Amino acid sequence: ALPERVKIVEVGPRDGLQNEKTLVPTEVKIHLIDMLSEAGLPVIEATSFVSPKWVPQMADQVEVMKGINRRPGVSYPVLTPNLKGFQAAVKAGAAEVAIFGAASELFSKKNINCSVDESLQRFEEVTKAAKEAGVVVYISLRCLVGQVSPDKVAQVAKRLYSMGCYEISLGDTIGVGTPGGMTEMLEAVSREVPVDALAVHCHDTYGQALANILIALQMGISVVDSSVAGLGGCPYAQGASGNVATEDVVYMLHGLGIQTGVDLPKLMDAGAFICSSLNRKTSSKVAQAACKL
Ligand SMILES: CC(C)(COP(=O)([O-])OP(=O)([O-])OC[C@H]1O[C@@H](n2cnc3c(N)ncnc32)[C@H](O)[C@@H]1OP(=O)([O-])[O-])[C@@H](O)C(=O)NCCC(=O)NCCSC(=O)C[C@@](C)(O)CC(=O)[O-]
Repeated sequence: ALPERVKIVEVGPRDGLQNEKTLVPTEVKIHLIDMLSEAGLPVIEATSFVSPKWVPQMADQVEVMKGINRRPGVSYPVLTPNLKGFQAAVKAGAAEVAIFGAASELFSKKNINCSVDESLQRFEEVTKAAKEAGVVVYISLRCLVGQVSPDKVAQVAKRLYSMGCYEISLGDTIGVGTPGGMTEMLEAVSREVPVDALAVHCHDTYGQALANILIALQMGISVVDSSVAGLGGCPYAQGASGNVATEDVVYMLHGLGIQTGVDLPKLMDAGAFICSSLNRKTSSKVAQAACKL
């Protein structure tokens, strides 16, 4: 059976913007986050505490954290690759952090400049420090559905879960996965980690994202990452197009009778705002269709 309610993790302000070539003004990022919380998104990834040499777009992370209007009940997790990032995030008031790793050696090296094993050691330091500081940690794990063996993904996920990550978001970062590969990967991971600790993070490069999400829902997963207007993509995953658009996910979920707490028209306003700020067209099919009505 499908879940009655799905928690949407909005990754637009972080994953959506991190790849933008021109620096997006801090006030635009802050306004976007505030519009998203106003639209009812319960979790909004606000920024990353990564090296500004690696990802210059996220260099204003402290100002963003300071400037947002924190709505009660909304979480604003931030990405932290290591202890240095974790400490800076806590100092800036983050109550929830996301570590991000990969089940693929090549991708781990490209993205965080270390092997999978080394990354797990770093994450252990972060999860330990987080426990001491009372900060919640979740993990965004890049799985490259169809390209990394489901067993390898399951083993890495199991280790991360045993470190105390409360939620493991399984990412099809380059969006090549199909529902068949997604099913195999989720079956393998759910043998090692409880389904209620799993989330999915799908990119729409090959137009498979909503189908992959539906598979995850059918398997009992009730946390879905998405990005307003379909913005984004990882700078270290060549050819990756945007994330699945939040508008499209919300439309599908509401159509299935699944609650999200998100107000679709307000969400579309947030999408229109960021697209006009970036001077680009939305990738959301729902927003495109609504414009033609
Ligand atoms: C992890 C590192 C830092 C290693 O980078 P490194 O070069 O191996 O690190 P290092 O320890 O040798 O340090 C190099 C410099 O970075 C500094 N540094 C070190 N750590 C930090 C920090 N936290 N914040 C700020 N500065 C930092 C450090 O102080 C030093 O400064 P210098 O002495 O040269 O002036 C680097 O590889 C990095 O920042 N990577 C981030 C990559 C990134 O943000 N990728 C995008 C996010 S992942 C994603 O989008 C996928 C996801 C999550 O959405 C899921 C999906 O799509 O499936």
